[in-house]
Amino acid sequence: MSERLRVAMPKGRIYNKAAELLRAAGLPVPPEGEEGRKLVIPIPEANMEFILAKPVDVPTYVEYGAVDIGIVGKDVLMEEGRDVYELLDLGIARCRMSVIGLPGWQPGIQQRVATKYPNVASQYFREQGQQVEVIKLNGSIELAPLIGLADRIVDMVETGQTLRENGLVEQSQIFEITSRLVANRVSYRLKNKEIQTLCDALYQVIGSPAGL
Ligand SMILES: Nc1ncnc2c1ncn2[C@@H]1O[C@H](COP(=O)(O)OP(=O)(O)OP(=O)(O)O)[C@@H](O)[C@H]1O
Ligand SMILES: O=P(O)(O)OC[C@H]1O[C@H](OP(=O)(O)OP(=O)(O)O)[C@H](O)[C@@H]1O
Repeated sequence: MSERLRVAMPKGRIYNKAAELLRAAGLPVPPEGEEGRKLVIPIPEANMEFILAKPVDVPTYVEYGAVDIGIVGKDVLMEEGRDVYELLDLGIARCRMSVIGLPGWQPGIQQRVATKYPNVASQYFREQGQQVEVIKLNGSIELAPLIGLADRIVDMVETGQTLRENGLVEQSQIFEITSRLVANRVSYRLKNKEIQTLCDALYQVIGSPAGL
């Protein structure tokens, strides 16, 4: 295990919001892209090292201890089901996971649901006592009901713009999503002081209790 606290940052949508929070907590985190294509960014002033990962892979790096802590959306945590320790709700990248369909949708005999989140969707419909076939897609999920691949979708809604522009409606909300700070269980014990110091600094910025 390296001396430095190793932090997995998700590339893309969350990165700049998370970097802003970390900067407010006193860490000199560079804006996305400033380091070119580099994937490991040392922050020697804070005795840390940032790695830039695809969002869906963050819990994997954390569970295996390749990094000590990471920032990731609750959607990914629910879908991946990795054994990580959820430390803090950062309150950023807020949206919700919803069931979406065409207006006037009626349940048929064979229901198909397209989603990027097959585990979340399967569990939700099982709990609802609804039998559905879940089809995994990787993006542009709203396309599926428009062209007849699926009856409904399970996807994220933030402003609702994507739904409006494609003539879709939200049928039900499954859960709220925000980004979370998560830790490897062993790192949390062995590097407790460093991790707790960071949690406390973030807590000062976001103003909610450290530890969920
Ligand atoms: N419309 C949205 N509004 C707010 N937060 C969102 C929205 N879409 C996604 N998120 C949050 O941001 C996280 C990362 O989304 P992003 O689109 O950057 O990743 P991704 O879908 O894995 O991207 P890609 O597959 O293109 O790398 C999601 O896991 C979710 O927590
Ligand atoms: O309610 P809104 O503000 O419109 O945001 C919701 C959209 O944002 C996400 O897509 P993303 O931009 O990640 O693209 P994707 O289709 O590649 O997943 C999500 O999958 C929705 O399509």
